[in-house]
Amino acid sequence: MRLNEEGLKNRQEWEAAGYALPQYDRQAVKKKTEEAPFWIHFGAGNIFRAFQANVVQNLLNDGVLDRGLIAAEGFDGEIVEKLYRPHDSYSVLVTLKADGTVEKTVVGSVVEALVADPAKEEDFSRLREIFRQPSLQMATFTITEKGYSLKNAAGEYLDAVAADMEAGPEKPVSYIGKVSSLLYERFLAGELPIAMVSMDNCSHNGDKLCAAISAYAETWDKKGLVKEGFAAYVSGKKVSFPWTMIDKITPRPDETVKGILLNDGIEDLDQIVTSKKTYAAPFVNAEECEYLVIEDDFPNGREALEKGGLIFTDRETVDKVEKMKVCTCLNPLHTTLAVFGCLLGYDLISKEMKDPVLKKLVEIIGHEEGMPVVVDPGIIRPEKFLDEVLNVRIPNPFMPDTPQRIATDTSQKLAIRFGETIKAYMASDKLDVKNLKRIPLVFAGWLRYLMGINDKGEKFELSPDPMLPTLCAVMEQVKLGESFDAEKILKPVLSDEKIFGVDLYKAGLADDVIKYFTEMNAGPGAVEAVLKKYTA
Ligand SMILES: NC(=O)c1ccc[n+]([C@@H]2O[C@H](COP(=O)([O-])OP(=O)(O)OC[C@H]3O[C@@H](n4cnc5c(N)ncnc54)[C@H](O)[C@@H]3O)[C@@H](O)[C@H]2O)c1
Ligand SMILES: O=P(O)(O)OC[C@@H](O)[C@@H](O)[C@H](O)[C@H](O)CO
Repeated sequence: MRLNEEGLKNRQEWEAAGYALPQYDRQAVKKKTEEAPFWIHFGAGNIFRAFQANVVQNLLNDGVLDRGLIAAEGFDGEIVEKLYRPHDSYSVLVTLKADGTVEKTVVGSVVEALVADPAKEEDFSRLREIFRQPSLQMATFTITEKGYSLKNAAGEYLDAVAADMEAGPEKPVSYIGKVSSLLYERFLAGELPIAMVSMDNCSHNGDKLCAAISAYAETWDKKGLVKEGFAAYVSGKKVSFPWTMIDKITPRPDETVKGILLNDGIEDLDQIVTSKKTYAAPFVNAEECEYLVIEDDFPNGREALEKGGLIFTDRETVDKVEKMKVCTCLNPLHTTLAVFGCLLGYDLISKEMKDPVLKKLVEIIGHEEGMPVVVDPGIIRPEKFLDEVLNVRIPNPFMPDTPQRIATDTSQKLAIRFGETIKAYMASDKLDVKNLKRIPLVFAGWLRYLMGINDKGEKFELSPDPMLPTLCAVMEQVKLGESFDAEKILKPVLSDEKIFGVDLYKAGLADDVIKYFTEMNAGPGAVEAVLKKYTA
């Protein structure tokens, strides 16, 4: 059984092996999509294939849609070249349910995959053509939080960004430069309307995308590198940047899941780790639970995607749902388990939830420290959501999610995942920020993690993070089991608002972080001992 157009002609064989297949005429869908695309997605990674692509597949199956998705990859072209193209853009979605059952679906709703890079001329000119189409309603993005950053830690534009700002929209190299250049194409085509929709896990994600694109539009406008009016078009009513909240735990492709598919007789399932460290395979594995809440602001209209389970609402509600999930009920718990999981040698999040201390720690962070500042969004009940996360989703033993995946880019996530709670305590006249004890414990754990030495005293590989060079250089000055000058070494990190969302000294939490870190640094076994001591 081969996962491509040819291999899927033998439908019976696939169905007999338990696979749900596309129930639509894919060639007809492909033709219609080429002629009148409505949805292009940037960031052809795992979540897109497990979530958005499957929603569109269901809507095609039900006859709600007659056009599919176009995937664009502007960071890691290998995903398209080594994965999408050999498989004619098909994926197998393996849904791992908490009761141990597995659902296998061949997803065919992505009908075109393109490398968003002017160096790939054919692909980029097709992208320009897509952006000129009046039918295009939305461009969506899952390009990670760092995908929207234009500046380095020193606050200077990254080299590729600075070069694109100077050169204009002709041959962009930076990610958002490419996106801005395509949007300029749409402007030239008659100032056509579009929704530019970030679906990344960052607070007010629409504003992040808007700020990044606007920086290019304004600079190009000012320098006379674009036709007058481009910046006004980007900031005007024809281009919207809705806020969203996305939720579906989608781990990297897992060997056990691959084994299930190999057993069924599918060939060519090899996982690739690209030179840019994307983990991808012809299949994706994910949990069943999913939420995608979107601010309903689509200047060019939209399809009835609510029929596929997406929730359209107002900005205020998205904000509340997003804060509930990203700042309290899911992602902070994930980051806690990621940091301590790496230090304590775990390779599965679900196994960590069997450790009573770690389980208690995330329960306290969720229920006691985070929950008091959560505002009920009305459409999803926070207590119910948190209970499901703690009792069903993260302990799901069938989910191959790892602390190492979640530890990726932690420096970019702490401000959102914990900083918002700290700020809310600081702003409250009822709550005392000094009562936050486990959040500082996580920060201390992260500093200990950055030493790259686990709780047994052995070296381990840190997950990728754009700030590792700076942060590791700081933490190298601390040696396990030795005393150190906290004021001199840790103060620059702990006072960095960009990392924590607040200056931890001004918040009054730095002393606790230093105390916990000092105890965790006492020697091998100290992390486990500290967790036990403070997680009563
Ligand atoms: N995996 C999940 O459980 C999950 C759930 C909800 C939301 N998300 C969001 O989706 C994002 C992607 O997750 P995924 O599972 O697809 O990861 P993935 O590793 O499978 O794919 C990452 C995608 O982001 C791109 N990318 C990586 N670094 C980039 C950079 N510096 N600039 C631009 N693009 C870059 C990659 O090329 C790829 O398309 C996450 O960062 C998160 O914001 C993920
Ligand atoms: O995707 P990231 O890197 O922002 O964070 C890692 C995980 O916490 C995240 O992917 C969750 O699995 C997801 O937010 C669940 O909806």
